[in-house]
Amino acid sequence: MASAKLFDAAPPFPEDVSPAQIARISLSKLRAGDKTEARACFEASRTLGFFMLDLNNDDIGEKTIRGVESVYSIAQGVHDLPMAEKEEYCVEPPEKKFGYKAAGFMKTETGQPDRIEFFDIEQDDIFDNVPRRPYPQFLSECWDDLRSYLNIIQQILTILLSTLSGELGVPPSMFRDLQSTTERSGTRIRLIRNPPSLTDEDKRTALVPHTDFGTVTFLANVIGGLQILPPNEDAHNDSSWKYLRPQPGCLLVNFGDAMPEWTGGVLRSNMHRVSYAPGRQAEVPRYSVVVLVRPGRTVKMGRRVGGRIPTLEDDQREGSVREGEIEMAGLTADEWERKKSVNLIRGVVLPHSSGGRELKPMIEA
Ligand SMILES: O=C(O)CCC(=O)C(=O)O
Ligand SMILES: [Fe+2]
Repeated sequence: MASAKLFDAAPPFPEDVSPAQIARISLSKLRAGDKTEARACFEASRTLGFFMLDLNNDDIGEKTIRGVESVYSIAQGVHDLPMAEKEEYCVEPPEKKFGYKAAGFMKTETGQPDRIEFFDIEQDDIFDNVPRRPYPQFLSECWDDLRSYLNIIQQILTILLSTLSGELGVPPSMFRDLQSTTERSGTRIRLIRNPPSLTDEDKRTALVPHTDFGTVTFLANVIGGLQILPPNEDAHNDSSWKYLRPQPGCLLVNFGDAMPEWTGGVLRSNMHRVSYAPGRQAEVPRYSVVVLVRPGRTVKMGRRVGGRIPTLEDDQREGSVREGEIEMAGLTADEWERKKSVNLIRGVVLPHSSGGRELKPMIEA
């Protein structure tokens, strides 16, 4: 998440709320090639699709912690701009998917207006993959900090994906190459603010239950509110949802829907939502700094072949091909994303967790 300094300034996560149990994986151990840590990272990515990445005692990690601090204050700054200025940059899906989304633009699962505002800044603008589109002057002045944060997250992504590739027995760059930083994509930095939740009416879902569209999401926040649906729990039962407790010096990592597609259902994309902050944390605004990594636009969404990834042929023989897989496989990431969002809007496919399949044991050479 972020440095201890930001945590010290915030009301504490209440002791009487029991958070979800989630693995804590050390970036420094992954970089050192620690086999036990790599296995633990893979298992967390497969079974829950969420884990805490401990950034301490590592140079890239420490740089990330400093980056979070700076982007966290950019999130505060952008949301402090006058509403009239933010509204000049509104998202207009499906065509304009970056910019400002006001609270209430979306609905929660009960049909009520959502309680989250965000500003999405596209990697293509940050890395100059396209002529820079308009952003508020305030953000243009923060461009160097945004670029260096995205750069460092991209380095962490490389380490993470090569670890997972190692466990899957495929070449280290196999998944990395599907999200090149120079190819146009939907990758973005999302700066989120939730208002305080002071009344009974405020104590409800702020962002609808969903899975992320892309490949990997990196989240930094200080105030609780994000909840996950543990595997095999009923999404309609409110008590199934568990808060994730933000931890200083850590990033929360989760996987989006592309990973189960590419791995034949092994890596997991898990349902989550944002609810009101617990205890006294509800008294203050909640900020989240999120990097949503998405595949390059032209990348095909079909299952990859190699290593321990279960093959389509075997699944066809066993009649266990996941619903919709064949139809989605021929699409590029861009077409896939559009199709998924149309399906979601029309209610054709409700969001649900996917992945979590066990791998056959590794045959040692
Ligand atoms: O604010 C958060 O903690 C999570 C936001 C989220 O899930 C998203 O933007 O996809
Ligand atoms: Fe999400």
